[in-house]
Amino acid sequence: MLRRFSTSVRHLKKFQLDPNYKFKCGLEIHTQLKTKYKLFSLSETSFNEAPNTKVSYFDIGLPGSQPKLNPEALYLALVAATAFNCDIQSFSTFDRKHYFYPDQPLGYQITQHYHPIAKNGFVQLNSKFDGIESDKIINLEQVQIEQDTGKTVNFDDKITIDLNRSNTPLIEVVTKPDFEDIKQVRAFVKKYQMLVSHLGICSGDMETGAIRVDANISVNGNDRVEIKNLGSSGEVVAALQYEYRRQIGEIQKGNKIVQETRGWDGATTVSLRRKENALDYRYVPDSELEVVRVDENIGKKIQEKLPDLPDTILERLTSEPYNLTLNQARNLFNEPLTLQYYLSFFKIYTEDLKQPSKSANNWVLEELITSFAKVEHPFDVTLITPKALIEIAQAVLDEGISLTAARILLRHLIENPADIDRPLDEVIEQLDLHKPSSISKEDLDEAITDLCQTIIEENEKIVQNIKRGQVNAVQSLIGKAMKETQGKIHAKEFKQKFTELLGIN
Ligand SMILES: Nc1ncnc2c1ncn2[C@@H]1O[C@H](COP(=O)(O)OP(=O)(O)OP(=O)(O)O)[C@@H](O)[C@H]1O
Ligand SMILES: [Mg+2]
Ligand SMILES: [Mg+2]
Repeated sequence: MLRRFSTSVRHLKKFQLDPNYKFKCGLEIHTQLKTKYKLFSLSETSFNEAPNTKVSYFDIGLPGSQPKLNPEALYLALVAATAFNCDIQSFSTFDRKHYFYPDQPLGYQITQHYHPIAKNGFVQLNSKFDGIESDKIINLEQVQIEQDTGKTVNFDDKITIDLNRSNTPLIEVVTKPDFEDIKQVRAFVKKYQMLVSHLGICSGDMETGAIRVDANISVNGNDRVEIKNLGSSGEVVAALQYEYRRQIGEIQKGNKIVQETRGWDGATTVSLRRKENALDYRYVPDSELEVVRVDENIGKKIQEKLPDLPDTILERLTSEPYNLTLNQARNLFNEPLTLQYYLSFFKIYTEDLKQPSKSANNWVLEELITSFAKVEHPFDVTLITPKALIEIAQAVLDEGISLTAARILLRHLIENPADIDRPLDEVIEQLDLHKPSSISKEDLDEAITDLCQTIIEENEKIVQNIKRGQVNAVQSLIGKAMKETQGKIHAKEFKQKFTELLGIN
Protein backbone atom coordinates (compact mmCIF):
# COMPACT_ATOMS: atom_id res chain seq x y z
CA MET A 1 0.00 0.00 0.00
CA LEU A 2 2.72 2.39 1.05
CA ARG A 3 4.71 1.51 -2.03
CA ARG A 4 1.70 2.07 -4.23
CA PHE A 5 1.10 5.42 -2.58
CA SER A 6 4.66 6.61 -3.10
CA THR A 7 4.58 5.46 -6.72
CA SER A 8 1.57 7.62 -7.33
CA VAL A 9 3.24 10.59 -5.65
CA ARG A 10 6.25 10.11 -7.91
CA HIS A 11 3.93 10.06 -10.91
CA LEU A 12 2.29 13.24 -9.70
CA LYS A 13 5.60 15.04 -9.75
CA LYS A 14 6.45 13.99 -13.26
CA PHE A 15 2.98 14.19 -14.73
CA GLN A 16 1.86 17.44 -16.34
CA LEU A 17 -1.31 18.19 -18.21
CA ASP A 18 -0.69 19.36 -21.76
CA PRO A 19 -2.20 22.86 -22.16
CA ASN A 20 -3.32 21.90 -25.69
CA TYR A 21 -5.46 19.04 -24.38
CA LYS A 22 -8.12 19.99 -21.91
CA PHE A 23 -8.73 17.41 -19.20
CA LYS A 24 -12.26 16.94 -17.91
CA CYS A 25 -13.36 14.39 -15.37
CA GLY A 26 -16.32 13.35 -13.26
CA LEU A 27 -16.48 10.57 -10.68
CA GLU A 28 -19.02 8.00 -9.57
CA ILE A 29 -18.16 6.79 -6.11
CA HIS A 30 -19.68 3.64 -4.70
CA THR A 31 -19.56 3.57 -0.94
CA GLN A 32 -20.57 0.64 1.26
CA LEU A 33 -22.70 1.83 4.15
CA LYS A 34 -21.70 0.59 7.60
CA THR A 35 -25.04 -0.94 8.55
CA LYS A 36 -25.70 -4.02 10.64
CA TYR A 37 -28.09 -5.50 8.07
CA LYS A 38 -28.23 -5.56 4.31
CA LEU A 39 -30.15 -3.07 2.20
CA PHE A 40 -33.33 -5.04 1.55
CA SER A 41 -33.05 -8.11 3.78
CA LEU A 42 -32.36 -9.10 7.35
CA SER A 43 -29.09 -10.91 6.76
CA GLU A 44 -26.09 -9.23 8.34
CA THR A 45 -23.56 -7.34 6.29
CA SER A 46 -20.32 -9.27 6.18
CA PHE A 47 -16.70 -8.54 5.44
CA ASN A 48 -14.52 -11.53 6.09
CA GLU A 49 -16.87 -14.42 6.68
CA ALA A 50 -16.78 -17.80 4.95
CA PRO A 51 -18.36 -17.54 1.48
CA ASN A 52 -22.14 -17.68 1.22
CA THR A 53 -22.75 -17.69 4.97
CA LYS A 54 -24.33 -14.24 5.20
CA VAL A 55 -27.14 -14.57 2.72
CA SER A 56 -30.90 -14.57 2.88
CA TYR A 57 -33.37 -15.79 0.27
CA PHE A 58 -33.67 -12.33 -1.17
CA ASP A 59 -29.89 -11.84 -1.47
CA ILE A 60 -29.69 -14.87 -3.74
CA GLY A 61 -32.71 -13.83 -5.74
CA LEU A 62 -35.00 -16.67 -4.78
CA PRO A 63 -38.37 -16.26 -6.50
CA GLY A 64 -41.07 -15.17 -4.11
CA SER A 65 -38.73 -13.31 -1.76
CA GLN A 66 -39.38 -9.59 -1.40
CA PRO A 67 -37.23 -6.57 -0.61
CA LYS A 68 -37.85 -4.34 2.40
CA LEU A 69 -35.82 -1.16 2.82
CA ASN A 70 -33.42 -1.07 5.81
CA PRO A 71 -34.03 2.27 7.58
CA GLU A 72 -30.46 2.39 8.88
CA ALA A 73 -29.16 2.47 5.31
CA LEU A 74 -31.60 5.24 4.48
CA TYR A 75 -30.42 7.20 7.51
CA LEU A 76 -26.72 6.87 6.64
CA ALA A 77 -27.45 7.92 3.05
CA LEU A 78 -29.21 10.99 4.43
CA VAL A 79 -26.25 11.79 6.68
CA ALA A 80 -23.92 11.56 3.67
CA ALA A 81 -26.22 13.73 1.57
CA THR A 82 -26.36 16.33 4.34
CA ALA A 83 -22.58 16.38 4.79
CA PHE A 84 -22.26 16.83 1.00
CA ASN A 85 -24.60 19.84 1.11
CA CYS A 86 -27.23 18.15 -1.08
CA ASP A 87 -30.91 18.92 -1.51
CA ILE A 88 -32.60 15.95 0.09
CA GLN A 89 -35.60 14.83 -1.91
CA SER A 90 -38.73 14.35 0.13
CA PHE A 91 -39.87 11.85 -2.52
CA SER A 92 -37.58 9.16 -3.93
CA THR A 93 -38.04 5.75 -5.54
CA PHE A 94 -36.18 2.57 -6.44
CA ASP A 95 -35.70 1.22 -9.93
CA ARG A 96 -34.43 -1.98 -11.48
CA LYS A 97 -31.34 -1.72 -13.68
CA HIS A 98 -31.19 -4.89 -15.76
CA TYR A 99 -27.97 -6.57 -16.69
CA PHE A 100 -26.77 -10.12 -16.43
CA TYR A 101 -23.88 -11.04 -14.23
CA PRO A 102 -23.37 -14.39 -12.46
CA ASP A 103 -22.85 -12.63 -9.12
CA GLN A 104 -26.12 -10.75 -9.48
CA PRO A 105 -28.78 -13.45 -9.17
CA LEU A 106 -31.80 -11.17 -9.44
CA GLY A 107 -30.83 -10.31 -13.01
CA TYR A 108 -31.09 -6.65 -12.10
CA GLN A 109 -29.64 -4.23 -9.57
CA ILE A 110 -31.98 -2.16 -7.43
CA THR A 111 -30.88 1.46 -7.68
CA GLN A 112 -32.40 4.94 -7.80
CA HIS A 113 -32.41 6.00 -11.42
CA TYR A 114 -35.45 8.24 -11.81
CA HIS A 115 -35.82 9.79 -8.36
CA PRO A 116 -32.64 9.63 -6.24
CA ILE A 117 -32.62 10.43 -2.53
CA ALA A 118 -30.56 13.62 -2.96
CA LYS A 119 -29.46 16.05 -5.68
CA ASN A 120 -27.14 19.02 -6.22
CA GLY A 121 -24.51 18.92 -3.50
CA PHE A 122 -20.94 20.12 -3.42
CA VAL A 123 -17.61 19.39 -1.76
CA GLN A 124 -15.20 22.23 -1.17
CA LEU A 125 -11.55 21.40 -1.82
CA ASN A 126 -9.33 23.57 0.25
CA SER A 127 -5.85 24.72 -0.78
CA LYS A 128 -4.77 24.76 2.86
CA PHE A 129 -5.71 21.18 3.73
CA ASP A 130 -6.08 19.25 0.49
CA GLY A 131 -2.70 19.72 -1.17
CA ILE A 132 -3.96 21.67 -4.19
CA GLU A 133 -2.92 25.09 -5.42
CA SER A 134 -6.22 26.91 -5.14
CA ASP A 135 -9.62 26.28 -3.59
CA LYS A 136 -12.03 24.42 -5.81
CA ILE A 137 -15.67 23.47 -5.54
CA ILE A 138 -16.70 20.08 -6.93
CA ASN A 139 -20.42 20.00 -7.57
CA LEU A 140 -22.38 16.83 -7.08
CA GLU A 141 -25.12 15.68 -9.37
CA GLN A 142 -26.83 13.28 -7.00
CA VAL A 143 -26.62 10.65 -4.30
CA GLN A 144 -28.46 7.42 -4.93
CA ILE A 145 -28.99 4.33 -2.77
CA GLU A 146 -28.33 0.97 -4.41
CA GLN A 147 -27.36 -2.65 -3.78
CA ASP A 148 -23.91 -4.13 -4.12
CA THR A 149 -23.44 -7.32 -6.15
CA GLY A 150 -21.90 -10.59 -5.00
CA LYS A 151 -18.32 -11.46 -5.86
CA THR A 152 -16.98 -13.69 -8.61
CA VAL A 153 -13.81 -15.37 -7.38
CA ASN A 154 -11.41 -17.26 -9.64
CA PHE A 155 -9.82 -20.39 -8.17
CA ASP A 156 -7.32 -22.10 -10.49
CA ASP A 157 -9.57 -23.29 -13.29
CA LYS A 158 -12.82 -22.74 -11.40
CA ILE A 159 -15.00 -19.68 -11.13
CA THR A 160 -16.85 -19.51 -7.83
CA ILE A 161 -19.47 -17.11 -6.61
CA ASP A 162 -19.69 -15.63 -3.11
CA LEU A 163 -22.96 -13.87 -2.39
CA ASN A 164 -22.04 -12.50 1.05
CA ARG A 165 -21.66 -9.03 -0.47
CA SER A 166 -24.87 -9.31 -2.47
CA ASN A 167 -27.42 -6.70 -1.34
CA THR A 168 -24.95 -4.79 0.84
CA PRO A 169 -26.11 -1.16 0.95
CA LEU A 170 -24.22 1.33 -1.18
CA ILE A 171 -24.55 4.94 -2.02
CA GLU A 172 -23.40 6.10 -5.42
CA VAL A 173 -22.27 9.70 -5.33
CA VAL A 174 -22.08 11.21 -8.80
CA THR A 175 -20.03 14.37 -9.30
CA LYS A 176 -20.43 16.84 -12.13
CA PRO A 177 -17.54 16.78 -14.59
CA ASP A 178 -15.85 19.58 -12.63
CA PHE A 179 -12.33 18.20 -12.24
CA GLU A 180 -9.85 20.11 -14.39
CA ASP A 181 -6.76 18.48 -13.04
CA ILE A 182 -5.73 15.06 -11.68
CA LYS A 183 -4.47 16.62 -8.45
CA GLN A 184 -8.00 17.79 -7.75
CA VAL A 185 -9.28 14.26 -8.31
CA ARG A 186 -6.75 12.83 -5.90
CA ALA A 187 -7.57 15.48 -3.29
CA PHE A 188 -11.29 14.79 -3.67
CA VAL A 189 -10.97 11.03 -3.25
CA LYS A 190 -8.84 11.44 -0.14
CA LYS A 191 -11.20 14.00 1.32
CA TYR A 192 -14.24 11.89 0.51
CA GLN A 193 -12.66 8.87 2.17
CA MET A 194 -11.81 10.88 5.29
CA LEU A 195 -15.28 12.40 5.47
CA VAL A 196 -17.30 9.19 5.20
CA SER A 197 -15.17 7.37 7.74
CA HIS A 198 -15.24 10.35 10.12
CA LEU A 199 -19.03 10.41 9.93
CA GLY A 200 -19.26 6.65 10.53
CA ILE A 201 -21.06 6.17 7.21
CA CYS A 202 -18.46 3.77 5.82
CA SER A 203 -15.31 2.04 7.05
CA GLY A 204 -13.47 4.21 4.53
CA ASP A 205 -11.10 1.39 3.62
CA MET A 206 -10.39 1.41 -0.05
CA GLU A 207 -8.28 -1.76 0.33
CA THR A 208 -11.31 -3.85 1.23
CA GLY A 209 -13.39 -2.38 -1.56
CA ALA A 210 -15.59 -0.34 0.79
CA ILE A 211 -15.10 2.62 -1.58
CA ARG A 212 -14.85 2.01 -5.33
CA VAL A 213 -14.49 4.73 -7.89
CA ASP A 214 -15.50 4.92 -11.56
CA ALA A 215 -13.62 7.75 -13.23
CA ASN A 216 -15.01 9.37 -16.37
CA ILE A 217 -12.53 11.28 -18.49
CA SER A 218 -12.71 13.25 -21.70
CA VAL A 219 -10.17 15.35 -23.56
CA ASN A 220 -10.92 18.51 -25.59
CA GLY A 221 -14.66 18.00 -25.46
CA ASN A 222 -14.63 14.55 -27.06
CA ASP A 223 -16.75 11.65 -25.78
CA ARG A 224 -16.10 10.45 -22.25
CA VAL A 225 -14.51 7.14 -21.37
CA GLU A 226 -15.43 5.52 -18.06
CA ILE A 227 -12.75 3.60 -16.13
CA LYS A 228 -14.54 1.21 -13.81
CA ASN A 229 -13.79 -0.04 -10.36
CA LEU A 230 -10.69 1.79 -9.15
CA GLY A 231 -9.74 0.71 -5.68
CA SER A 232 -7.47 3.40 -4.25
CA SER A 233 -6.62 7.05 -4.76
CA GLY A 234 -3.31 5.87 -6.24
CA GLU A 235 -5.13 3.73 -8.77
CA VAL A 236 -7.47 6.56 -9.69
CA VAL A 237 -4.49 8.84 -10.33
CA ALA A 238 -2.49 6.28 -12.28
CA ALA A 239 -5.47 5.22 -14.42
CA LEU A 240 -6.40 8.82 -15.25
CA GLN A 241 -2.82 9.72 -16.17
CA TYR A 242 -2.61 6.73 -18.46
CA GLU A 243 -6.00 7.33 -20.03
CA TYR A 244 -5.33 11.04 -20.58
CA ARG A 245 -2.15 10.20 -22.49
CA ARG A 246 -3.88 7.41 -24.42
CA GLN A 247 -6.70 9.71 -25.54
CA ILE A 248 -4.22 12.39 -26.62
CA GLY A 249 -2.41 9.72 -28.64
CA GLU A 250 -5.65 8.72 -30.37
CA ILE A 251 -6.56 12.34 -31.12
CA GLN A 252 -3.09 12.97 -32.57
CA LYS A 253 -3.49 9.94 -34.83
CA GLY A 254 -6.77 11.41 -36.02
CA ASN A 255 -8.86 8.63 -34.43
CA LYS A 256 -12.24 9.28 -32.92
CA ILE A 257 -12.68 8.70 -29.19
CA VAL A 258 -15.74 6.56 -28.68
CA GLN A 259 -17.77 6.47 -25.50
CA GLU A 260 -16.82 3.24 -23.82
CA THR A 261 -16.18 1.51 -20.51
CA ARG A 262 -12.62 0.51 -19.74
CA GLY A 263 -10.94 -1.37 -16.89
CA TRP A 264 -7.57 -0.78 -15.17
CA ASP A 265 -5.16 -3.70 -15.08
CA GLY A 266 -2.57 -1.98 -12.91
CA ALA A 267 -0.59 -0.62 -15.86
CA THR A 268 -2.99 0.25 -18.67
CA THR A 269 -6.68 0.82 -19.30
CA VAL A 270 -8.33 -1.89 -21.37
CA SER A 271 -11.56 -1.72 -23.27
CA LEU A 272 -14.37 -3.69 -21.64
CA ARG A 273 -17.40 -2.67 -23.68
CA ARG A 274 -18.97 0.10 -25.66
CA LYS A 275 -20.97 2.20 -23.27
CA GLU A 276 -24.52 0.98 -22.73
CA ASN A 277 -27.08 3.70 -22.75
CA ALA A 278 -29.94 3.97 -20.29
CA LEU A 279 -32.15 2.15 -22.79
CA ASP A 280 -29.98 -0.98 -22.66
CA TYR A 281 -30.57 -1.29 -18.93
CA ARG A 282 -34.37 -1.22 -19.30
CA TYR A 283 -34.77 0.81 -16.12
CA VAL A 284 -38.20 0.21 -14.59
CA PRO A 285 -39.59 1.28 -11.22
CA ASP A 286 -39.33 -1.55 -8.70
CA SER A 287 -42.95 -2.40 -8.02
CA GLU A 288 -42.11 -4.22 -4.80
CA LEU A 289 -40.59 -1.25 -3.02
CA GLU A 290 -42.52 1.63 -1.60
CA VAL A 291 -41.89 5.24 -2.43
CA VAL A 292 -39.54 6.78 0.15
CA ARG A 293 -40.97 9.90 1.73
CA VAL A 294 -38.91 11.89 4.20
CA ASP A 295 -39.72 14.98 6.23
CA GLU A 296 -38.86 18.17 4.35
CA ASN A 297 -36.76 19.39 7.27
CA ILE A 298 -34.81 16.21 7.74
CA GLY A 299 -31.62 17.71 6.27
CA LYS A 300 -31.74 20.54 8.79
CA LYS A 301 -32.34 18.16 11.67
CA ILE A 302 -29.43 15.93 10.65
CA GLN A 303 -27.20 18.96 10.11
CA GLU A 304 -27.72 19.97 13.73
CA LYS A 305 -26.49 16.57 14.89
CA LEU A 306 -23.46 16.28 12.61
CA PRO A 307 -20.13 16.27 14.41
CA ASP A 308 -17.53 18.88 13.42
CA LEU A 309 -16.25 18.04 9.95
CA PRO A 310 -12.56 17.26 9.33
CA ASP A 311 -11.73 20.72 7.90
CA THR A 312 -13.21 22.44 10.94
CA ILE A 313 -11.15 20.26 13.26
CA LEU A 314 -7.95 20.77 11.25
CA GLU A 315 -8.58 24.51 11.13
CA ARG A 316 -9.03 24.61 14.90
CA LEU A 317 -5.91 22.55 15.62
CA THR A 318 -3.70 24.64 13.36
CA SER A 319 -4.87 27.96 14.86
CA GLU A 320 -4.60 29.63 18.28
CA PRO A 321 -4.14 28.36 20.92
CA TYR A 322 -2.90 24.99 19.58
CA ASN A 323 -0.87 26.20 16.59
CA LEU A 324 -0.04 22.67 15.47
CA THR A 325 1.55 22.04 12.10
CA LEU A 326 -0.82 20.64 9.49
CA ASN A 327 0.93 17.28 9.71
CA GLN A 328 0.61 17.11 13.48
CA ALA A 329 -3.05 18.09 13.23
CA ARG A 330 -3.67 15.42 10.57
CA ASN A 331 -1.98 12.72 12.62
CA LEU A 332 -4.04 13.64 15.66
CA PHE A 333 -7.22 13.77 13.59
CA ASN A 334 -6.53 10.25 12.37
CA GLU A 335 -6.12 8.98 15.94
CA PRO A 336 -9.19 10.15 17.82
CA LEU A 337 -8.03 8.74 21.19
CA THR A 338 -4.69 10.51 20.95
CA LEU A 339 -6.52 13.70 19.95
CA GLN A 340 -8.69 13.42 23.05
CA TYR A 341 -5.58 12.83 25.16
CA TYR A 342 -3.82 15.80 23.65
CA LEU A 343 -6.77 18.13 24.21
CA SER A 344 -7.15 17.19 27.85
CA PHE A 345 -3.40 17.49 28.56
CA PHE A 346 -3.30 20.80 26.71
CA LYS A 347 -6.16 22.23 28.74
CA ILE A 348 -4.64 21.44 32.14
CA TYR A 349 -1.11 22.36 31.13
CA THR A 350 -1.95 25.71 29.57
CA GLU A 351 -4.96 26.77 31.64
CA ASP A 352 -4.23 25.40 35.11
CA LEU A 353 -0.43 25.44 35.00
CA LYS A 354 -0.43 28.52 32.74
CA GLN A 355 2.36 27.12 30.61
CA PRO A 356 2.96 28.00 26.93
CA SER A 357 1.12 25.98 24.28
CA LYS A 358 4.34 25.16 22.45
CA SER A 359 5.62 23.30 25.45
CA ALA A 360 2.28 21.47 25.85
CA ASN A 361 2.55 20.28 22.25
CA ASN A 362 6.08 19.18 22.91
CA TRP A 363 5.13 17.07 25.91
CA VAL A 364 2.54 15.03 24.04
CA LEU A 365 3.77 14.99 20.47
CA GLU A 366 7.49 14.71 21.19
CA GLU A 367 8.28 13.53 24.71
CA LEU A 368 5.44 11.08 25.23
CA ILE A 369 5.32 9.60 21.74
CA THR A 370 9.12 9.39 21.47
CA SER A 371 9.32 7.63 24.85
CA PHE A 372 7.03 4.88 23.63
CA ALA A 373 9.03 4.58 20.42
CA LYS A 374 12.35 4.44 22.28
CA VAL A 375 11.30 1.42 24.33
CA GLU A 376 9.58 -0.09 21.27
CA HIS A 377 6.22 -0.17 22.96
CA PRO A 378 3.15 0.53 20.82
CA PHE A 379 1.73 3.94 21.65
CA ASP A 380 -1.04 3.53 24.21
CA VAL A 381 -2.96 6.53 25.52
CA THR A 382 -4.34 4.58 28.47
CA LEU A 383 -0.94 3.80 29.97
CA ILE A 384 0.35 7.23 31.00
CA THR A 385 -2.81 9.27 31.55
CA PRO A 386 -2.84 13.02 30.84
CA LYS A 387 -2.82 13.53 34.61
CA ALA A 388 0.27 11.34 35.05
CA LEU A 389 2.05 13.24 32.29
CA ILE A 390 1.06 16.51 33.95
CA GLU A 391 2.67 15.29 37.16
CA ILE A 392 5.91 14.53 35.35
CA ALA A 393 5.83 17.88 33.53
CA GLN A 394 5.17 19.57 36.85
CA ALA A 395 8.22 17.90 38.38
CA VAL A 396 10.33 19.41 35.60
CA LEU A 397 8.73 22.83 36.03
CA ASP A 398 9.43 22.73 39.75
CA GLU A 399 13.02 21.87 38.87
CA GLY A 400 12.82 18.66 40.88
CA ILE A 401 14.11 16.70 37.89
CA SER A 402 15.71 17.62 34.59
CA LEU A 403 14.06 17.05 31.24
CA THR A 404 16.42 14.17 30.55
CA ALA A 405 15.47 12.61 33.88
CA ALA A 406 11.81 13.00 32.90
CA ARG A 407 12.55 11.04 29.75
CA ILE A 408 14.17 8.26 31.74
CA LEU A 409 11.18 8.30 34.06
CA LEU A 410 8.68 8.11 31.20
CA ARG A 411 10.46 5.17 29.62
CA HIS A 412 10.67 3.43 32.97
CA LEU A 413 6.93 3.85 33.57
CA ILE A 414 6.07 2.56 30.12
CA GLU A 415 8.16 -0.53 30.70
CA ASN A 416 7.01 -0.98 34.31
CA PRO A 417 3.34 -0.06 34.30
CA ALA A 418 2.98 -1.30 37.90
CA ASP A 419 5.00 1.76 38.98
CA ILE A 420 2.48 4.16 37.44
CA ASP A 421 0.21 3.84 40.46
CA ARG A 422 3.01 4.52 42.96
CA PRO A 423 3.64 8.10 44.15
CA LEU A 424 5.81 9.72 41.52
CA ASP A 425 8.34 10.98 44.04
CA GLU A 426 8.97 7.46 45.23
CA VAL A 427 9.74 6.28 41.69
CA ILE A 428 11.98 9.30 41.11
CA GLU A 429 13.79 8.44 44.33
CA GLN A 430 14.13 4.78 43.39
CA LEU A 431 15.60 5.66 40.02
CA ASP A 432 17.81 8.25 41.68
CA LEU A 433 16.68 10.92 39.27
CA HIS A 434 16.59 13.88 41.63
CA LYS A 435 18.88 16.76 40.89
CA PRO A 436 21.95 16.54 43.13
CA SER A 437 20.79 19.31 45.48
CA SER A 438 23.00 18.28 48.42
CA ILE A 439 26.18 19.24 46.58
CA SER A 440 27.26 22.86 46.95
CA LYS A 441 27.16 25.05 43.88
CA GLU A 442 30.96 25.32 43.77
CA ASP A 443 31.47 21.56 44.03
CA LEU A 444 28.90 20.97 41.35
CA ASP A 445 30.57 23.50 39.07
CA GLU A 446 33.90 21.81 39.63
CA ALA A 447 32.43 18.39 38.86
CA ILE A 448 30.87 19.71 35.69
CA THR A 449 34.15 21.33 34.64
CA ASP A 450 36.04 18.07 35.27
CA LEU A 451 33.57 16.01 33.34
CA CYS A 452 33.51 18.41 30.38
CA GLN A 453 37.28 18.54 30.27
CA THR A 454 37.52 14.73 30.24
CA ILE A 455 34.99 14.56 27.43
CA ILE A 456 36.93 17.18 25.46
CA GLU A 457 40.15 15.22 25.86
CA GLU A 458 38.52 11.96 24.82
CA ASN A 459 36.84 13.38 21.73
CA GLU A 460 39.55 15.12 19.81
CA LYS A 461 37.89 14.72 16.43
CA ILE A 462 34.63 16.33 17.49
CA VAL A 463 36.53 19.15 19.18
CA GLN A 464 38.52 19.78 15.98
CA ASN A 465 35.30 19.93 13.99
CA ILE A 466 33.84 22.43 16.43
CA LYS A 467 36.95 24.57 16.18
CA ARG A 468 36.71 24.42 12.39
CA GLY A 469 33.31 26.02 12.65
CA GLN A 470 30.88 23.10 13.02
CA VAL A 471 29.48 24.62 16.16
CA ASN A 472 26.53 22.25 16.26
CA ALA A 473 28.83 19.32 16.92
CA VAL A 474 28.90 20.55 20.50
CA GLN A 475 25.54 18.83 20.90
CA SER A 476 27.18 15.44 20.72
CA LEU A 477 29.55 16.41 23.54
CA ILE A 478 26.58 17.59 25.59
CA GLY A 479 24.86 14.27 24.86
CA LYS A 480 27.85 12.39 26.26
CA ALA A 481 27.85 14.51 29.40
CA MET A 482 24.11 13.99 29.89
CA LYS A 483 24.55 10.27 29.50
CA GLU A 484 27.34 10.24 32.01
CA THR A 485 25.24 12.13 34.59
CA GLN A 486 22.02 10.24 33.77
CA GLY A 487 20.23 13.43 33.01
CA LYS A 488 20.51 14.84 36.49
CA ILE A 489 22.12 18.03 35.25
CA HIS A 490 20.45 20.30 32.77
CA ALA A 491 21.83 20.31 29.23
CA LYS A 492 21.96 24.08 29.45
CA GLU A 493 24.71 23.90 32.06
CA PHE A 494 26.86 21.61 29.95
CA LYS A 495 26.36 23.81 26.96
CA GLN A 496 27.56 26.80 28.90
CA LYS A 497 30.60 24.92 30.19
CA PHE A 498 31.64 23.51 26.81
CA THR A 499 31.18 26.93 25.21
CA GLU A 500 33.41 28.42 27.85
CA LEU A 501 36.09 25.71 27.71
CA LEU A 502 36.24 25.59 23.91
CA GLY A 503 36.01 29.33 23.48
CA ILE A 504 33.13 29.19 21.02
CA ASN A 505 30.29 31.66 20.64
N1 LIG B 1 -17.68 15.17 -20.90
C1 LIG B 1 -17.41 14.53 -19.78
N2 LIG B 1 -16.13 14.27 -19.43
C2 LIG B 1 -15.84 13.61 -18.30
N3 LIG B 1 -16.77 13.16 -17.46
C3 LIG B 1 -18.05 13.37 -17.76
C4 LIG B 1 -18.45 14.07 -18.92
N4 LIG B 1 -19.79 14.14 -18.93
C5 LIG B 1 -20.23 13.52 -17.82
N5 LIG B 1 -19.20 13.05 -17.10
C6 LIG B 1 -19.25 12.32 -15.83
O1 LIG B 1 -19.73 11.02 -16.08
C7 LIG B 1 -20.43 10.55 -14.96
C8 LIG B 1 -21.77 9.99 -15.39
O2 LIG B 1 -22.29 9.24 -14.36
P1 LIG B 1 -23.78 8.72 -14.28
O3 LIG B 1 -23.92 7.82 -13.11
O4 LIG B 1 -24.69 9.89 -14.36
O5 LIG B 1 -24.03 7.96 -15.64
P2 LIG B 1 -23.45 6.63 -16.27
O6 LIG B 1 -21.99 6.52 -16.07
O7 LIG B 1 -23.92 6.67 -17.64
O8 LIG B 1 -24.24 5.52 -15.50
P3 LIG B 1 -23.78 4.22 -14.71
O9 LIG B 1 -24.13 4.53 -13.29
O10 LIG B 1 -24.59 3.15 -15.31
O11 LIG B 1 -22.30 4.03 -14.90
C9 LIG B 1 -20.55 11.70 -14.00
O12 LIG B 1 -19.60 11.58 -12.97
C10 LIG B 1 -20.23 12.91 -14.85
O13 LIG B 1 -19.63 13.96 -14.14
MG1 LIG C 1 -23.38 5.98 -12.27
MG1 LIG D 1 -20.95 5.32 -14.84
